[in-house]
Amino acid sequence: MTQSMRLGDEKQLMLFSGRANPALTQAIAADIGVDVGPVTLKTFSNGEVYCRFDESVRGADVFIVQPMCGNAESGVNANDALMELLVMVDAAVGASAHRVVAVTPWYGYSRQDKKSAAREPISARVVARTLEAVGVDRVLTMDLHAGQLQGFFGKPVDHMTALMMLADHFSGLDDDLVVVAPDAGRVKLNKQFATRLGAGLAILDKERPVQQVAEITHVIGDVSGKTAIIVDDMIDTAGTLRAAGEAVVNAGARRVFAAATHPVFSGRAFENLAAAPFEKIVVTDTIPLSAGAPTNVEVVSCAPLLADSIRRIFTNDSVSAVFGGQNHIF
Ligand SMILES: Nc1ncnc2c1ncn2[C@@H]1O[C@H](COP(=O)(O)O)[C@@H](O)[C@H]1O
Ligand SMILES: O=P(O)(O)OC[C@H]1O[C@H](OP(=O)(O)OP(=O)(O)O)[C@H](O)[C@@H]1O
Repeated sequence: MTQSMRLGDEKQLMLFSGRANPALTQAIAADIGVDVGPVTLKTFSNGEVYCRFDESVRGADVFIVQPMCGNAESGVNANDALMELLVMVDAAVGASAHRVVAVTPWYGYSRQDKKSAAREPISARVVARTLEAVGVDRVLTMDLHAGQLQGFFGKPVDHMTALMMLADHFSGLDDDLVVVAPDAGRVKLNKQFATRLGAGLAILDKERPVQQVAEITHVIGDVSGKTAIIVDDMIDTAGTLRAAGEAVVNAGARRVFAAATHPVFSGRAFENLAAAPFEKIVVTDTIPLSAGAPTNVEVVSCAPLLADSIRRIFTNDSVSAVFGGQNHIF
């Protein structure tokens, strides 16, 4: 019989935070029942980021929580966050961690997942290749703009969704609910959201005459007299959501709500949300809420979902079982 040898203590789970979303890391740590590990992170005067783990990570499963977004409080932008994640992974690999997992619930550059025009890069693939180049063992992420982004990785990707959590937030809201997909690409996912709530489904025909401008040309389905919930993966400038909200109201919806996993909130987002007809806009904390968000924006935490996933990755248990053993939503 083959003998195995164990040196020292049991394998350790170590959780670290980049500067993009320390509040989310703290919430995950509290749920798992570990401390956030000590790490020095700073930006030099020329803008380069620096990282050093302040205790040994040798032999540990190292989970680095870092959505690829900016954080005004920490003074990092989205590109800093990406670079910081890369150097943190590199440092953990170089310090002999057993496994290094990038917990990046918001995957940056996810809308650049194909060439939409000649001579464009496929930047989402650049991000994946770079993470793999520095030695990441697996990636834990959430509600990718397109699930196919997983295919840019050769390493395992655990793709979680906040959709069910968001849907449950609206349970008991109204008997006459309709879930609205803001564009054709969202139909499949929004159908699942609607099924969970026992709601109908409507689809908007969205066009982007130029980048970052959204126009709704048709409402497909019946929203008249109903309570509509527009569900999307992200709210960036909120141009899509504002146009969608107005289109649904013009088509006769009685009340309008919105839900999205990622509150990117850039550019004119707050002006657009303030002018839009939503009673409530429900988002998660994959990205920290920037100051000045309208008061009808409500945040539900995805920390319990990520904590559960991290525990399962650490113990080599099924991660899809987080969703009750059912097939993954994607
Ligand atoms: N970061 C970005 N912000 C706004 N728009 C972006 C960003 N990255 C790429 N884009 C453009 O968005 C669309 C994506 O359309 P899909 O239908 O999801 O492919 C495309 O025009 C990108 O250039
Ligand atoms: O808040 P906004 O600035 O309007 O951006 C958010 C919207 O942009 C994305 O879709 P996009 O139109 O890029 O691609 P899609 O056709 O795949 O939905 C995203 O899925 C949202 O619908």
